[in-house]
Amino acid sequence: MGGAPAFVADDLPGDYPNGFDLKSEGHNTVVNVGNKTYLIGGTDHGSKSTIGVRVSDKRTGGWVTPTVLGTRPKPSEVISAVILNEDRIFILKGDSSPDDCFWFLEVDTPFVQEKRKEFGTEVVAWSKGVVGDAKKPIVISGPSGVGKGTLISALMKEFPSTFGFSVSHTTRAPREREQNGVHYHFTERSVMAEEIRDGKFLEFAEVHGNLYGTSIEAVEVVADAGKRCILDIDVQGARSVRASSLEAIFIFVCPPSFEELEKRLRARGTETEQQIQKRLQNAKAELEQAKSQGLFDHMLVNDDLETCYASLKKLLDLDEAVEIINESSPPLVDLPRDHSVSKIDKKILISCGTRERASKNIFLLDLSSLKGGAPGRTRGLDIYTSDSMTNGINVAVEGDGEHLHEVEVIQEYEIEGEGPSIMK
Ligand SMILES: Nc1ncnc2c1ncn2[C@@H]1O[C@H](COP(=O)(O)OP(=O)(O)OP(=O)(O)O)[C@@H](O)[C@H]1O
Ligand SMILES: Nc1nc2c(ncn2[C@@H]2O[C@H](COP(=O)(O)O)[C@@H](O)[C@H]2O)c(=O)[nH]1
Repeated sequence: MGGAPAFVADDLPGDYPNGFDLKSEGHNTVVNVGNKTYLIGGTDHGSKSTIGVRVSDKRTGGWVTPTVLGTRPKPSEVISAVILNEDRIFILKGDSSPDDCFWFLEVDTPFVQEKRKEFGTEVVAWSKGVVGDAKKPIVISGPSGVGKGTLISALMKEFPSTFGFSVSHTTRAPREREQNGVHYHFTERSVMAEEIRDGKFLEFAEVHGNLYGTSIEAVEVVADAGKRCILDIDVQGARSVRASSLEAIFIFVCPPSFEELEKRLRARGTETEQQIQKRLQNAKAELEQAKSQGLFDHMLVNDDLETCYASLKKLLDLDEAVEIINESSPPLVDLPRDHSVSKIDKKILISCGTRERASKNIFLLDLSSLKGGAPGRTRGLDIYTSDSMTNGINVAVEGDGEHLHEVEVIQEYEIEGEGPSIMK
């Protein structure tokens, strides 16, 4: 959907919301979306280290401080905003580092709608914008003792630059040699329950008498590192991830027999007899549930370890693969304080420099393939850069060849409306 860029307002009609001092809190942006006005800027009421948000509903008047979800951006003195699809506001922070300049404030996405119902308050959710896409995560499930951890370790050892492990949270006690933050985030039940309520988990489940869960951050940090995320989770967790917006490949690992599973669990020697019994009991249910139509994409039988590992690599297209370390990364933009923003469909044109100074750099941000969103990152931003000369576009692209063509296309766009607004 098209639409005009949001305006940068230093003049806010009506009363300023409580706790929002425009003079002392720097730059603010006012954005009208439907019946609501969002004032974005300054600092947050509770935490002075994050951007503040206030909302006013035209029908009821007055300003409220919404429940703010997701990871919040640090305050900025130069904020521009563009409304996207009436459900989120794209925020550009002009004085920030390249990995901190693009953000989305979700105001009416399905996630926000759901949380608004749940909390009964006004809700907004922040999501950091990331250039480029993440590789599809791999979910590996199977009964306790079948060999999931063994297979994952082998994969990570052979392809350390390709794969990253999603470090789960658990309330179970650490085993000997298990390290906090490496094998699990070992945590108290009350703390984890609170974080689940705050919406920080992609999935969680009660497994063998303890609480286990994958935090959104655990998956995002792996993608941030440019790696493919591997999740070792139970069948309930796999079902939750399947129902989430995360697109993944789902693999179920079966034992060759129930007797062999029991033998492996006992030989591992990490559980008491009572715990072994519980895990074996749960294994029966998991093997049954794994047959659910459409839950798993692949089934692997872990009889001989080497054969099973070879099959795993084959289905991940890694057989005979030598790890290629891809050091190319998407171009980064150093967004200066002086820039103007225009929106053309799902593309944002950013011109750097002032009206007075003809020399400009132009960036084109393509938002047509966005993926994910709050409470995780919003990935899939495509960025095309060019160095503009006085009489045309002199392309100096830091990306690949495809991008070069796209940058040249900028010249064909007609900017409608009042034209770019100059950020202060
Ligand atoms: N194919 C195999 N043949 C024989 N032993 C195996 C095989 N695969 C794994 N094992 C052994 O079985 C035991 C259980 O394996 P592992 O710890 O990897 O299971 P898991 O599925 O990750 O269990 P959990 O879900 O409890 O974490 C380990 O001692 C491991 O060395
Ligand atoms: N739903 C989730 N299940 C998880 C997660 N992390 C691990 N697990 C599963 O728990 C059992 C037991 O693990 P153990 O380390 O105590 O032996 C096993 O099936 C794991 O796959 C999680 O984050 N969510």
